[in-house]
Amino acid sequence: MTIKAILTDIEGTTTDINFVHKVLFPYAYDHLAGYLRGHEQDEIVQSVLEDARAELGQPEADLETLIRAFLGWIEQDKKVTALKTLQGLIWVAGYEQQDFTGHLYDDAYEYLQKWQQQGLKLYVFSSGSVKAQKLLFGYSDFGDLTPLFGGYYDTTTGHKREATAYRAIAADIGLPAAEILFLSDIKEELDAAREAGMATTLLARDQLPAQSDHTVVQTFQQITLTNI
Ligand SMILES: CSCCC(=O)C(=O)COP(=O)(O)O
Ligand SMILES: [Mg+2]
Repeated sequence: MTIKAILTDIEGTTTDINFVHKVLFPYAYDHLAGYLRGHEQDEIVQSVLEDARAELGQPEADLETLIRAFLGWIEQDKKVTALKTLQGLIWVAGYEQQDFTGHLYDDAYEYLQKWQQQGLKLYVFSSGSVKAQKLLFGYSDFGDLTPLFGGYYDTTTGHKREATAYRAIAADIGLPAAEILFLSDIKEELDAAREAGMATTLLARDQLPAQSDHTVVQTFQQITLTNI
């Protein structure tokens, strides 16, 4: 099967897990309460707060209750859409003030460019919001890489461990799922993509798994786009 598009995860795939867990998440944690208190009346924040109340099943929850809930979700790395949207809003200042740049492995940078030049279409699927994805690639270690990508998908399309998300993405991209290669460091995400008919490759950046029924590589350089 000829691969015509690549759909990539971010954390653990294009980007070091440590950047997400030791830079981005702590920044959001530290700035969350101040951000919410300062932006409570913003339309997007109102919508995030309503989504959080619905997630909690507490329609009357006040701001301080919601702040505690968001902080707890960060501590537990919960992929709650309201939290992910909020984190994207908070990270804007961090990127704009150059507190950090979006980490990208050298090989990811090199091969994403190469694949685009070869005519492949590139897409991102992350639990981080589309806004957060565009920030990470827009303010990356290698400059603005957003022109590399034809589209971005987050949990508003579906959850990464559910095949329906990958079916929806393939339909949106407009290619048969079998012509899309999904890259991730998480087996359950790859299982879901495969169930939807996509080709899959597991990125094992630090340690090779004892066994895997997905193709396993350590860097983008080792990824093959034929005979998958
Ligand atoms: C888009 S940068 C922040 C990543 C993030 O918030 C996250 O939860 C990581 O999720 P991924 O699906 O990329 O593993
Ligand atoms: Mg990942």
